[in-house]
Amino acid sequence: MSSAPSSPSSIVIATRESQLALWQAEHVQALLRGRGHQVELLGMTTKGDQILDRALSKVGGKGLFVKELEVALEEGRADMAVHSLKDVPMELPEGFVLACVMTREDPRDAFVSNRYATLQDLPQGAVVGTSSLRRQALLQALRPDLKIEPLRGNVNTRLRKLDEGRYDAIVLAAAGLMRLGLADRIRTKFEPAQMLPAAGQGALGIEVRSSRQDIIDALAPLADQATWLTVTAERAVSRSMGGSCSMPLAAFGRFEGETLHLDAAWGDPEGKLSMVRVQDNAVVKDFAAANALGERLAAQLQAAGAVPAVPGHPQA
Ligand SMILES: NCc1[nH]cc(CCC(=O)O)c1CC(=O)O
Repeated sequence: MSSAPSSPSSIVIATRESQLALWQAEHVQALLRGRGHQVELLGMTTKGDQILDRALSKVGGKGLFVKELEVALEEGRADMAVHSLKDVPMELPEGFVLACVMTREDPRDAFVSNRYATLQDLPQGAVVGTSSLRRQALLQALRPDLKIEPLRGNVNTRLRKLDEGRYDAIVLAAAGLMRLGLADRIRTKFEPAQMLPAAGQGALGIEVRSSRQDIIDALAPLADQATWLTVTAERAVSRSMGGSCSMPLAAFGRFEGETLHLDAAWGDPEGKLSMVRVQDNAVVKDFAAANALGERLAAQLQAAGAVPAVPGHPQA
């Protein structure tokens, strides 16, 4: 066992108890163990896990899936929390930092159905399940005839509701299905140009207290710099728009060489205006450049008609 003075003797990972969250925490646990650390998990239930009867956009409040984990970090019951980056608010509370962003799984959305192979194959007026305002807005842009019905719960719950026949198809992140060994449920993956992913989709982020330099150092070898820069730009779009789960907003970046190509789409929360889409690119070698590109794209969204949410005024 390592005995360097600054190396933590034993690390505790706070995690939600959904199968996907546990997979993610165990993944980080295995990587840290591989580097000689002793690592245990602390499972907990969050508000976002408890409220299953309402759309998250109606429950309101940011960070429904992360608050309880942060309390555990604050109280010293755990040293880090592993999150799906998509669920992490753009601004972390004072005293917390994102210490690590890891290699991204497939960022695309997946079309899942027991009867139809693609979105195009769905009959007129078919019922598609999703509670994501982003997916809803993008689906309606592709197929205005579809009937979108709410669908909450963890990945397995959503698949069960599909199998019970309540929907003709559902849309889920490919990453979650692949991590859970459920890739065979994916009928097609949407190309980002059609169904632009959410900021951070498919990436894992690890949150720690900013005072824990020992944990930050232990996590440094797990980081993927290109992914981190990409999601930084995506999250800058979202932060500049005051984005939350009550705003239909997509942001997706990919590197070609040192050039980061960034796309964003915005829909008005009432679904009355047609979606606004913009794209831009820049050479990105550091976080400042990634943030600048994201902020520039958010300004372009607004110039094209997108309306940012006013901070401190959560939308109804
Ligand atoms: N909002 C729930 C959530 N958070 C992260 C994922 C999937 C995995 C990921 O994006 O990393 C999911 C499920 C889904 O959107 O289908």
